Amino acid sequence: MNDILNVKNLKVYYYTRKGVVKGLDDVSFSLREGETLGLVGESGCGKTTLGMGLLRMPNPPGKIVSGEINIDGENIVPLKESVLRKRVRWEKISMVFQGAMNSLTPVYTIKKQMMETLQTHREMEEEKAFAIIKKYLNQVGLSEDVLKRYPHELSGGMKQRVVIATALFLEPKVVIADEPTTALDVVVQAQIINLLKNLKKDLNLSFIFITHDLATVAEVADRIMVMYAGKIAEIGENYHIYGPQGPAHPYTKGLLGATPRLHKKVEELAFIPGVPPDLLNPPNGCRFHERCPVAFDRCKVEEPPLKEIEPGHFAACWRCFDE
Ligand SMILES: Nc1ncnc2c1ncn2[C@@H]1O[C@H](COP(=O)(O)OP(=O)(O)OP(=O)(O)O)[C@@H](O)[C@H]1O
Repeated sequence: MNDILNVKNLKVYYYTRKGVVKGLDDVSFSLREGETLGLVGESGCGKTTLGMGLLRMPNPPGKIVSGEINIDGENIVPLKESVLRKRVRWEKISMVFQGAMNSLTPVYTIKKQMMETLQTHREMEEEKAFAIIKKYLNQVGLSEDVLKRYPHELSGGMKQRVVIATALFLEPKVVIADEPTTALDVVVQAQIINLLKNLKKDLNLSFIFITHDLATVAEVADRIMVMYAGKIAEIGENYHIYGPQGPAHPYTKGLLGATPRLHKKVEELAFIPGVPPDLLNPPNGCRFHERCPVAFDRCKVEEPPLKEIEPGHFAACWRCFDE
């Protein structure tokens, strides 16, 4: 499978009054055509920073400091904002923002909001725009009837479908979905997951699925990328993380240990002691060493690289390397 997205040494820093927050620090990975890459990690580990960075619109005061974002073979980091707007953002890569379904404008009908979004990005007559809107409403399983309604007249699941349809209007190849099922009840969560799976198949989309929920990501993702403190801790195929052998990195092990599972009776859920480090002043060596149950001296002083430990499975941990 070809790579549709290839990210090299990407750094996104926030220049705050207190100092520089290294929200994303030297991250490299690729996304294959037609795959779903699940991006997981605790709150504050850099998931949204990565998602917004890939669209080249980091939240202020964030800036892309260095690195490459190659989409379909083109590095978009040096492109002018006008070029990005014209032919990259939403056209090649788009995003379902975290909490977007709650940001629909309450005083506009769904038709007005969808029409406005589409016509802002592409000049077209109302009739043509309407045909596209109907096509994508259909694609996400909504009837035209929703068009005349206001957001408060729709359920959470319907609003999320509207947001997903809107992200697809300009036929992007890569879609980043940031916590698309959070705040939905479990039945609706399952419906949205199935929808995303079907869209991926029908439209040959590639997804980056951001979540802190390891159970959901196991269900949707072909590969899993685990982030910790602005860096990648582990990347592997779904079976590398969830298979019988289990993950390699102590952080991923900790995350999985802290996830309730239906088929396993546990006396007490494990947890990872402490909190993620302050990215204004991250620790030396491995950023996880202060919370790691198997850390040794080297981890405190030398940062482990992200290294292939078996075909297609990478981890950044001195304990995982045969040395
Ligand atoms: N606008 C901002 N200004 C300053 N620092 C920020 C900003 N946005 C994020 N950060 C910092 O960047 C780091 C990564 O945050 P980010 O929001 O990307 O994490 P996340 O994994 O998406 O968290 P969550 O799951 O809570 O959304 C954190 O240390 C956070 O405090």
